[in-house]
Amino acid sequence: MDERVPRISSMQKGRITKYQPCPQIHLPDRQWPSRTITTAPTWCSVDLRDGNQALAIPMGIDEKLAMFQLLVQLGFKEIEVGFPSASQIEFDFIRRLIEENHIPEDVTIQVLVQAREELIRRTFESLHGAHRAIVHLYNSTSPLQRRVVFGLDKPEIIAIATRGTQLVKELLPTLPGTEVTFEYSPESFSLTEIEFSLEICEAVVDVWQPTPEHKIILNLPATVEISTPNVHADQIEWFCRHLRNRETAIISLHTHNDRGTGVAATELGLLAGADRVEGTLFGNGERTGNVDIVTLALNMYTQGVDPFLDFSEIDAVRAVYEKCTRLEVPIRQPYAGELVFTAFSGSHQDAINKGMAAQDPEPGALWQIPYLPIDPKDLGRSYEAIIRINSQSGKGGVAYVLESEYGYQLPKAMRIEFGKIINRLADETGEEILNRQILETFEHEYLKPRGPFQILSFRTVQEVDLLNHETVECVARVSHEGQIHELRARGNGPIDAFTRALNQTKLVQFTVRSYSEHALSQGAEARAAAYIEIQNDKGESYFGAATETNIELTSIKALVSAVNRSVRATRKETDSTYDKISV
Ligand SMILES: CC(=O)SCCNC(=O)CCNC(=O)[C@H](O)C(C)(C)COP(=O)(O)OP(=O)(O)OC[C@H]1O[C@@H](n2cnc3c(N)ncnc32)[C@H](O)[C@@H]1OP(=O)(O)O
Ligand SMILES: CC(C)C(=O)C(=O)O
Repeated sequence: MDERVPRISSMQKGRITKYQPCPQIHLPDRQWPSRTITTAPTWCSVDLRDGNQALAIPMGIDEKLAMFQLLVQLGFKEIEVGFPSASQIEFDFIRRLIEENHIPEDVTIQVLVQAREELIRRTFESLHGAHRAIVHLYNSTSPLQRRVVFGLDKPEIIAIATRGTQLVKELLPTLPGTEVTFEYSPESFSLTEIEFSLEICEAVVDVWQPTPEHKIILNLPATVEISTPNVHADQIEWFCRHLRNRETAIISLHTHNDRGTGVAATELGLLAGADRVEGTLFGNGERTGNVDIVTLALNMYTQGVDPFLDFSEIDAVRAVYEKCTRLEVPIRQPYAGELVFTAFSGSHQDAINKGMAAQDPEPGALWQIPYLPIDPKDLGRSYEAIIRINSQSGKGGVAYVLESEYGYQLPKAMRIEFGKIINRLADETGEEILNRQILETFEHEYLKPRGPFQILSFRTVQEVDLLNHETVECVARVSHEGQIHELRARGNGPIDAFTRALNQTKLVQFTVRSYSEHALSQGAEARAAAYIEIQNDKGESYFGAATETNIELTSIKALVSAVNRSVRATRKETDSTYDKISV
């Protein structure tokens, strides 16, 4: 360590006394570990409130409106639109939603308020004319907040909640045309003694008097995430099991991500009996954020559960979110990040390539692609960026790009040869090799005439003898380093005849080891691609390739391509031609 840097040692070592583990819940017969999620919860977006209150520059009215419209399009039926008593902007936004009829019939807006009289009254004023609304009241309940924020004991904290609830009840007649649902949050639930959370919620329930038809929402927030997700699940299951008249309450989760496990905590909370989830798109929110509803919903989708939220255009969702919040979705963000469907490493690419080839293309067929838990097309993403090439990549990835982007189906052995060429290129440049560069390298290496042999003319004559044996005679003009050679030879086909003709010149000696061809396009002007592997007199193999509309000429050109590559390699001409390729 540099001696000039002052040593700032703040982390305790050895026995840590500064922090303590969160208390466990005694629930030896917990049920949640053996359950699975089979239906989506009721989703409530809190982007416009909890998300918004965490932005350095909160959204303005137009941005809030754009975000609201996006949330509606995605399928949210409950949307916390703000904290109307907090500021004029918040108040005016809610008025605009109501007065300009932006709220669809099946969507309920939700507003948050502290349990304070003047704030509750102002909140009710903001809701005039709404068809339906959820009034969400909260006060903090944890021992720390009771002591340092309120300086009050438990009964006094309960009194804040019940007085607030009573006032909400009394104000209901001031909203004659509005169907009001009441939500109560013992804020900092995750840090509150579980028995006290239950006590305060039941006190609120006693005031509100919910019924199975008109339930109360009890929202149990992990305002700060302080435990492993199993403890959160125990808290929720314990609460659900002990709550009186459970059928009159909707149990709602509201997790944050301080330990990075907001999604896991929410999923386990659902297993533990919760019915509803509050969260934000991409996990915006205080500190490390609220739970990310996109991830939660798509996690369900990839387990075969319809989330009833539609992320078919994930890039568009991201764009609106980034514009409204001025935040960026990280490139590794589950499902939505730029790189989450991209493989750079060889073995992943190989497996994806094989998986793609084996995948049943029927819509709705079981998705079985290694390394890709979801079909990118379900989210409006293309397959284009699945495989990207750098020095970590292998032949499978390179072959995938050539086939999926440009239609070239390289034979297996040729993939090894061309993969090495691209790998060398990536090593030399130290950079990602773009699809276009792969194509240009392929064309330069195999398709462009580069000598020393050049074919000037070629024709064949087919002969059938009396015993019905077919032979082909080829007549060709070939130039080799400025000299013209007239060639003629007979074989069992054009490739065989031309191979004999070239060998007769004594300029080269080789045999053909493999040949394959396929159509590149359809129609009258259809082009074919041919690939030929030869073995030279040193026993070395080289591939050649060509594309033409005439299949016979394609194979002959592919042969010349292979022969030229073999000769150039023998002359120790390097095939690393990156500098000659336009990039
Ligand atoms: C975890 C969460 O996300 S909770 C939501 C948090 N969101 C926000 O706070 C954003 C909007 N808030 C605001 O704009 C402001 O805080 C307002 C308008 C609501 C209130 O403003 P002010 O009264 O000026 O300030 P402030 O919030 O600091 O008030 C603190 C007082 O309220 C009390 N208080 C805080 N929360 C509550 C509550 N939920 N119920 C009752 N009283 C509360 C505090 O004890 C404190 O009382 P004291 O003055 O006697 O010490
Ligand atoms: C008001 C409550 C629900 C909240 O936002 C939180 O606890 O994070």
